[in-house]
Amino acid sequence: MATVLMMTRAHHQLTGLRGTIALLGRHLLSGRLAMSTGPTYETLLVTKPKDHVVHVEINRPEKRNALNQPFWKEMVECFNHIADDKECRAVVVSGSGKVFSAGIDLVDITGDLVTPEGDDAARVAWNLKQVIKLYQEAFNVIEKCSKPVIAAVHSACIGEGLDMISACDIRVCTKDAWFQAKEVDIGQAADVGTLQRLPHAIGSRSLVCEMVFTARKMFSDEAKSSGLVSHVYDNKANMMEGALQLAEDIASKSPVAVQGSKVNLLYARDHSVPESLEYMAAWNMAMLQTNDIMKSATAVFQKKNLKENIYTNL
Ligand SMILES: CCC/C=C/C=C/C(=O)SCCNC(=O)CCNC(=O)[C@H](O)C(C)(C)COP(=O)(O)OP(=O)(O)OC[C@H]1O[C@@H](n2cnc3c(N)ncnc32)[C@H](O)[C@@H]1OP(=O)(O)O
Repeated sequence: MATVLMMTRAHHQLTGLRGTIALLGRHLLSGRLAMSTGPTYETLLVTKPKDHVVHVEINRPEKRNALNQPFWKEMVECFNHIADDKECRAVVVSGSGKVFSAGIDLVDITGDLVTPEGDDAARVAWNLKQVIKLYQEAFNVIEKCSKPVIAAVHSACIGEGLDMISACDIRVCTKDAWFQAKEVDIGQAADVGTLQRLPHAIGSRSLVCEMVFTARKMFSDEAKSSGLVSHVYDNKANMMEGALQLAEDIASKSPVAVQGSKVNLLYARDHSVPESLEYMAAWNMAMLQTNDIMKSATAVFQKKNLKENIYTNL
């Protein structure tokens, strides 16, 4: 009897251990542990305020979130990490302190940008191109990441701050928000995405040209009427609550459906309709095989609350 009891206990312990290892493996695979022990940054504060939602806060409030050298590298690291984090399904980007962002760090540009390395024009140009590409990558990663990214803007969003939010999928702001493509005022054409992406975010090319050529401020009412933002909130607290709620709502849907939609919307923005339909067909010939369709369709048919559907991480 004692032997049987010992064997049973040993079996339970072994099963328990196996279960723990399996759970650990699943957590590691799903990226859950990776995120909770995820990297920390000097210029970004990354938190997980809700299930499947990551909040990235630009975190240099005393310098009005001016974007400095560490920021350009950290954005790439941060969004590459988010892209790989299977647990994450939606992202909110905001700024800490008084403003969203004062744009490029004007003290920093005296380094790489104003005095690039090289002992002749070709080498200087070559090196400058590498620096510009590095800066561009900091916002390209927002688009490359298949999880939807919501920009939540309060007060000033200047220069490269505007480049940044142009790469986001959804933009919301506070009543006191203002947007300014300020680059012409510092003697340059914007080079990290505003000229390429803003015309897609705002319906009117004329309005984009006006903003870019004059560096005038666009306030929240015009941002809403022009389509740059989809919601205007009374204050920052309400905006953050709204943005996180929106992210949670997106995160409750099938990640196969949502992330497939982001990838195909971006593809369609940059390609013809026939090319995009071809891409879509190739995409969905794989993705239509997901279990999520049956799961979602059954819930719709049974008039269930769709938020109760649990989808496997992607
Ligand atoms: C390949 C890339 C090429 C890049 C091109 C990039 C272009 C751009 O981004 S153009 C836009 C440049 N930005 C600006 O012109 C904005 C300058 N800042 C402001 O207008 C104001 O600071 C702001 C309206 C944002 C906030 O005003 P507030 O009164 O609340 O704060 P301040 O007292 O002015 O500033 C507080 C401290 O922050 C420092 N600071 C603000 N902006 C920047 C900045 N862009 N770069 C570096 N530092 C900035 C400011 O110096 C104060 O610091 P301290 O004196 O140490 O307290």
